This record gives sequence, structure tokens and C-alpha cells, in this order.
Amino acid sequence: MISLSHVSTTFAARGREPLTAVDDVSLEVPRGKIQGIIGFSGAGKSTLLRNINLLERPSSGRVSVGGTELTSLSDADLRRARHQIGMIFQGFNLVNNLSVAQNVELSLKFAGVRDRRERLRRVAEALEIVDITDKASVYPAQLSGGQKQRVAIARALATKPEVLLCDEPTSALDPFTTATVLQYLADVNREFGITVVIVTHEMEVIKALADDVAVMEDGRVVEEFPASELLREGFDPRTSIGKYLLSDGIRLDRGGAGAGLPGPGEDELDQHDQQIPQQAQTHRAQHAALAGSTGGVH
Ligand SMILES: Nc1ncnc2c1ncn2[C@@H]1O[C@H](COP(=O)(O)OP(=O)(O)OP(=O)(O)O)[C@@H](O)[C@H]1O
Repeated sequence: MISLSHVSTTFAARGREPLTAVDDVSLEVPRGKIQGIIGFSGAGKSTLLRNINLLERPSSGRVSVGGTELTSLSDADLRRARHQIGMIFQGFNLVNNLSVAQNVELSLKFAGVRDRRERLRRVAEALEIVDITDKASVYPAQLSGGQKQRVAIARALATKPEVLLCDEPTSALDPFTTATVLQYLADVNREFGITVVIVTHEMEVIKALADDVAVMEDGRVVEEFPASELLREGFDPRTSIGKYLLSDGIRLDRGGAGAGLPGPGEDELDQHDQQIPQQAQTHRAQHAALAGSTGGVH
């Protein structure tokens, strides 16, 4: 689904040595998988993530998403291709003077969805997915961090992307809210088959969510392994940061629909005003609804 081939990104700064933030990285992320990218601060994780949708154009190498080589597209074609790639950020990046619904609608306007009724229908669907319909007319300042991130997820999903890029999506959130946001990401991945790439320095997030892990250091991917290895007794990562991943963390239920969170108890989450998604019926209905309009999610 995502293929990075010998990608390097160098930042030039006047009067200073150029800095190679991403150094000859090749990485394959199969369709429907959740790829974690982990590493200490400054390792090049965010730059690599931004290389995937060419928010940061690599200095060299090739980037393909869904069989399309983005690095060879014209600007106009790249703008179109980017609609299949959603992105969420640590700081949520909502527009403060627009309501929740208007924030989500904005991404559809950018994606060229001209029919207002179609936009509103898709806004409603996207808000349903993250159970935040009741906040549609509220402004971002009136939302908690977790609610803001759920709106950001809705905004990213509204254009029906095949890929969701997540740049430290839970770093600004407390552990309860983190678990809830991760559960939504796990659900979206499972229900819609969206391929997810998540950059984080939070080892617990990787252990809870990722299928595969790439460890970055000094711009390079120094180690890759399936996340399941982290649970295997005797697993011994080669790198020091890989070893650090072995510390305990949150566990999410990645199993069947309707499953709760085995990390914080459901009671605690309910008390925390962050509802676990109604996976079973709601998502099946939404999937059918989304799949029914303009080509479907997948
Ligand atoms: N636009 C830029 N111009 C110049 N240098 C940059 C730019 N963006 C990133 N860098 C540098 O590239 C290196 C990698 O940065 P990057 O943000 O990708 O790392 P990171 O692993 O995501 O770090 P963090 O976890 O702190 O966000 C850092 O040294 C950073 O200062």
C-alpha cells in the first residue's frame, strides 16, 4: 500500500551544515496494516511521515501510495492523490473560528466536493464514526483534547482516505483519553481497512496499536519487527531503543466488534466522558453508508 524506496530528506540552512533528517529509508506498509514508527526526539519520525504524503518532499528516493508514485506526479495530480491520505497531528490543527461540523466540512471543500448536501451528509457520517455528533455545532475551544482529536479523525476520514497518517496523535492527551483515541484508530483500521502509520515516542501506544514497528535513529530505520514480538518471551531487540519498547504498556482489544478496552476499565472510561465507540452496529451501518457513496471507502 505504502512503499518508500531509498527516501532521504536533507534540510539546508544558511551558514550551517545541511541536516539529513531522513537517511536512505526504505519501508513497505501492506494495505490494512498499522505501522508504528518509533524513535527518540529528532530521529526523523515526523519528517518521514510527512514524506509519505509529500507534505515534506524528499530530497531523493521514491514514495508510492496505493500503486501511485507520488514523487513523480505534477502538483495538480498530487493534490488529487492526497485526498486518499488523511493526517492527524499532536496539536489537532482545528480551525478555531469554525464549528466542529464546519471543520470537517472544510476538508471536503478542499477535496472538491461541490454539492453542499453531499458534504453535510459526509460530515454527519464522519462525526458518527467517532461518536461526536452531539458536538457538531460546538467550537474547538469548548472541546477537551480527546474530543478535539476525535474531530480531527473525523475530518481526516471525511474524504474517505485509504491511508491515515498520525503524527504523535496522543502525546497531548492523558492516559484515559489516549486509550479512547487509540481505540477509535483501531476500530477505523479494522472496520474500513484503512492503512495507518503512526509516529510516536510513546512505547505504550506502539504496543497497544501497531502491527509492525520501525525503529528510527539518526534518520535511519535501524530495526523493524512485528509488534507481536514485543509480547514474545525471549524477544531481544538489537537496538537500545528497541529494547526500551519491551517495557509494559496499555493493551487494546484488537479482536471482534463490540469488544471493550482491557486497559482502563469501561466504568472508568464512562466516568471520563469519553465513550467507547459503538463498534458493532454503528460501524457496520456506517461502513455500508460510506461504501455506498462515491466509490466507497474501499
Ligand atoms: N523544516 C525543517 N528545517 C530544518 N530542520 C528540520 C526541519 N524539520 C525537521 N528538522 C530537523 O530534522 C531532524 C528530525 O526532525 P523530526 O521532527 O523529523 O524528528 P522527530 O523524530 O519527529 O522528533 P520529535 O519526536 O521531537 O518530533 C531534527 O534535527 C529537526 O530539527
